[in-house]
Amino acid sequence: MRETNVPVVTIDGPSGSGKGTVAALLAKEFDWHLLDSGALYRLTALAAMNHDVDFSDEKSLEVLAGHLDVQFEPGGEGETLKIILEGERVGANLRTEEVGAKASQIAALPGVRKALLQRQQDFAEAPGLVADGRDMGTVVFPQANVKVYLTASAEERAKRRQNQLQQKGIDASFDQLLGDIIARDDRDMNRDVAPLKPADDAIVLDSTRLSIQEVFSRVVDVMRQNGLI
Ligand SMILES: Nc1ncnc2c1ncn2[C@@H]1O[C@H](COP(=O)(O)OP(=O)(O)OP(=O)(O)O)[C@@H](O)[C@H]1O
Ligand SMILES: Nc1ccn([C@H]2C[C@H](O)[C@@H](COP(=O)(O)O)O2)c(=O)n1
Repeated sequence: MRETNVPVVTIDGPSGSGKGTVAALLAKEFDWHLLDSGALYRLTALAAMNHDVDFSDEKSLEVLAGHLDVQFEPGGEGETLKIILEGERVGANLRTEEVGAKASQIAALPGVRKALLQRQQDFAEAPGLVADGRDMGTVVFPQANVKVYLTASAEERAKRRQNQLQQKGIDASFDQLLGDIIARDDRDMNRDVAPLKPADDAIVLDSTRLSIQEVFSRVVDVMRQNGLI
C-alpha cells in the first residue's frame, strides 16, 4: 500500500521522449526511489514469451502478471540495475523494440494492468519516488505532487533511438524505427484502458529541442516550486 505522505514525481510520455533517462537522473540526484513501469510490462511480455503464453489469452497473461517473479537489485560499479526474472538475470533483450512492441500489446489488456497496479504503487516509499511510464500521473499515482508529460516529435525520437542503437554497434533503419515508434504511439494512445495522455494537472514539456540537462533542470525547477526539494 502506498505511503500517502511520500512525495511522488511522475513522468509520462511516448517512447523515446527521454522519460527513463530523466527519471533516473532525478532519482539519483535526490536519492529517491525509481519506478520504471515499462520494465514491468516488458518483463510480463518476456515471461509470456518464455512460457509460450498466447498473447491473446488475457486470463493467462493476467495470472502471469499477478505472479511475476522478479527482483530488482542494485548493479555493481558502473552497472545499471540488475533485473532477475524467474531466477535468471535479464539481459539487453528486455529493451529491444520487439519486446517493447509485445509489452505495448499486452498493456492494452485491462486484466494485465490491474494485476500490475499494486506492485507499482508499492514503489512509493520514503524519501520519495520518481515514476516513469504511460499512466503514472493519470492512473497509478493520481495524487502525485508533480506530474510531467514529456514528449518530442516522432522524428526526433526515432533519431535518438537510432543513435542509442549505434552506440551499441547496431545499425537500424531510420524509417523502420520511425514506423515502429508511430505504431507504438498509436497503440499506447488509443487503447481503451489507461491510454497515454497528459494528466489534466500535468506540465507538458516538449524535449524536441531540449538537451537532457535542460529537461532535467526544468523538472528540478518545478519540484522546487512545489516545495519537494
Ligand atoms: N533531450 C534529449 N536530447 C537528446 N537525446 C535524448 C534526450 N532525452 C533522451 N535522449 C536519448 O534518447 C534515448 C531514449 O531515451 P529514454 O530511453 O530515456 O526514452 P524513454 O522515453 O524512456 O523511452 P521508452 O519509453 O521506450 O523506454 C536515449 O539514448 C537517451 O539518451
Ligand atoms: N505505465 C506504463 C508503462 C509501459 N506501458 C507499456 C506501453 C509501452 O509501449 C510498453 C513498453 O514501455 P517502455 O519500456 O518502452 O516505456 O509498455 C504501459 O502501458 N504503461
